[in-house]
Amino acid sequence: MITINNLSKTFKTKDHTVQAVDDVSIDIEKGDIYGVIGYSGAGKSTFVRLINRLEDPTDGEIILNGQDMTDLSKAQLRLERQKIGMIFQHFNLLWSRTVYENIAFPLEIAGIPKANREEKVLELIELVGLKGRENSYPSQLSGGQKQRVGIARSLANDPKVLLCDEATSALDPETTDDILDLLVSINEKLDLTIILITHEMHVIQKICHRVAVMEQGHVVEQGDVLDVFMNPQSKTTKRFVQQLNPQEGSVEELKDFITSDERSKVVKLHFVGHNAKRALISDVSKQFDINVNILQGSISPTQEGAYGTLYVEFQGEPETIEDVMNYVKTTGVGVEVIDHVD
Ligand SMILES: Nc1ncnc2c1ncn2[C@@H]1O[C@H](COP(=O)(O)OP(=O)(O)OP(=O)(O)O)[C@@H](O)[C@H]1O
Repeated sequence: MITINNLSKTFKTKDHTVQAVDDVSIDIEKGDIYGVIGYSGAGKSTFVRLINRLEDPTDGEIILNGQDMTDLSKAQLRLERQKIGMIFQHFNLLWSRTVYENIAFPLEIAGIPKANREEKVLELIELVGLKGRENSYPSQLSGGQKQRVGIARSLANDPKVLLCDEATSALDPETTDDILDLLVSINEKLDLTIILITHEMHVIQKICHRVAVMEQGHVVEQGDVLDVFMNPQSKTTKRFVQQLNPQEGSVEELKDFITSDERSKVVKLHFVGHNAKRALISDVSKQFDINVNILQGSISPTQEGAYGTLYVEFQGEPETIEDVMNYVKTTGVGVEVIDHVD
């Protein structure tokens, strides 16, 4: 649905040049919730602003439903932009207008007659859970409620795509989760494609189907959320994945819990999706003549199923441990031998 080819943006100021987005190529399917994560300065905001042409690219293509967004006249761009909604970290509401009037505003701009706006505005107010607050002003609302107005306003012209620029970064954790739940519900109800940028792995974990990791303008890794969580390649991705399991310290920290038995082996097991429900440890203990020492573990739910890791020490004869490892692999649970514990 959205194909981004070799997209680049260079900012030139008087004394320096910044390559904010550098040769980014991404495919986003209809109905996807696609997350772009990166640290501050990675180029995320610039990337998302290029998609609806709030910034002009220096190079590359953005094909939205077959239409190249980089090849439009001003009038065509105005029309195409209506198919792309956007929400912002600081909501960008009109402070002198009520909730109702904020949501009606894009319909006014699109030239929809007043009489025809009401049904749409009320429907959106209901959709985002703000019934009863129609006549409130933004200053009378909580952060979460303000973002609900932002979401309703972004949906007024029935966009096909919603861009979210750090939409939950100004909210507390509980309100963040409520807004993320709302995004999932509108993604499902309206079959809306959502592209969100964030620096929080929790946001990716909770709602995204696919993810790209940005660093210094580049996409360093992209793919299905579970694949990326399971097998992070770049240093930056590994740091982000570790945010999900903060208690999962360095392997060094596990050494105090390991027996001094030379024949034992420490392994990290990766459980994904329905495998996370498997009673693997008791299964292995019953079937093989080994002891299992559990060192550390955690589990995180994602949009695509659960993702968990478990560090264990297998104690027993080397051949038996080898048999156990082979058995674990046949169950679809990932096994990684940790070599350097001491
Ligand atoms: N209008 C601009 N003029 C000059 N440089 C810019 C401009 N906008 C962004 N940049 C630079 O481009 C780089 C990427 O910035 P961008 O805001 O896209 O990153 P980000 O990942 O969204 O970070 P943050 O979350 O801190 O906003 C930064 O080095 C920034 O200073």
